Amino acid sequence: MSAASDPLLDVRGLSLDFGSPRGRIHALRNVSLEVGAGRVVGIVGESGCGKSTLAYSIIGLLAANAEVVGGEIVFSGRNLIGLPDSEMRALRGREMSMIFQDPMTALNPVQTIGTQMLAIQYRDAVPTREKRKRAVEMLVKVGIPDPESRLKAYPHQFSGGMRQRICIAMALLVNPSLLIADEPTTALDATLEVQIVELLKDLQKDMGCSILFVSHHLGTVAELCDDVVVMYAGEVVERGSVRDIFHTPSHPYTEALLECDPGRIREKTRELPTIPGDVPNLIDVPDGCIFRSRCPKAFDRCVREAPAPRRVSGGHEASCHLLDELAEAAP
Ligand SMILES: Nc1ncnc2c1ncn2[C@@H]1O[C@H](COP(=O)(O)OP(=O)(O)OP(=O)(O)O)[C@@H](O)[C@H]1O
Ligand code: NI
Repeated sequence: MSAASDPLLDVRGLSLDFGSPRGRIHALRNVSLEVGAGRVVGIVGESGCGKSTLAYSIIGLLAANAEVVGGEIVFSGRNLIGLPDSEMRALRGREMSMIFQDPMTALNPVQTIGTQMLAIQYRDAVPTREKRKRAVEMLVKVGIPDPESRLKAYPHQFSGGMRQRICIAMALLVNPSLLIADEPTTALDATLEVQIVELLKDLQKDMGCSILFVSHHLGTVAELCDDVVVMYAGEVVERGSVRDIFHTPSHPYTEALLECDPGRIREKTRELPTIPGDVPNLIDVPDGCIFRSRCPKAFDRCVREAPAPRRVSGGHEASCHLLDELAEAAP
């Protein structure tokens, strides 16, 4: 049993490799993060930094060539690493659910929405008419007009935005304590993105679940999240509250991401961050700081030694040697 103050989700030092013909890809290295009950936590970072891998490892939907090589994923006081498939499946049907970038990942194209929304409630020992009622109520909550008759429609009969709303409804029908969202708005245009984010915000308040929200869009994260985890090349380089990350970014990578996003906090931007240089090879991970080859502030120590997470303030921490230098330079 966990104490009341323990976070709902506590990822501790998670390391994960993918097997590949060219060697092992060290896709996650010593990743730690916490999601408190009722908190909305954003994961940001460029493409290929391991955001989806982290999300999938938590919900237990990793590719067959993935291997967890270290660490723990503690959810409601229980380590999920090594849990039998049947238990993970039960967990996904009750305590955790996920929404994806492409709603068709989650929807079956040859079944009606109604059939799928009833099927997802298979664990609940209530009559079908009750399940149908719940499905209708959930469609109302996510803003699907005329839900009764829409239950008879197939996924292709909805627009992309409506399909994502349906996926949200399905994910929330299991009444999860943790909803994982992997770039759920990336495939949508800016107006629809705003609508979906507003919807998630309202539903989160209404249902009280925690959300782990993976996104490229810093503006969206600022809008929706309480806390932010910044990932670079398979590592967490900084984490803190939205305020910490957007007002006092303390890792040069976070600063670079913010500079690439002219919208900063208020305005929405569709631009993906472009920082000069490339994410390092994850097969032969270089020594020293993982960001040093692209860091405008790198110095000799960054080549020799990988920085450990250092506390900036409260729950705000960053892995950068500059924080030590600043502390030493301070009077
Ligand atoms: N099944 C797999 N086999 C081998 N390598 C993989 C596999 N899945 C992901 N990777 C690699 O792991 C790294 C992290 O990928 P991941 O998809 O988690 O990144 P991401 O941050 O979600 O990127 P994006 O923003 O593009 O979705 C990348 O180098 C990717 O190529
Ligand atoms: Ni991804």
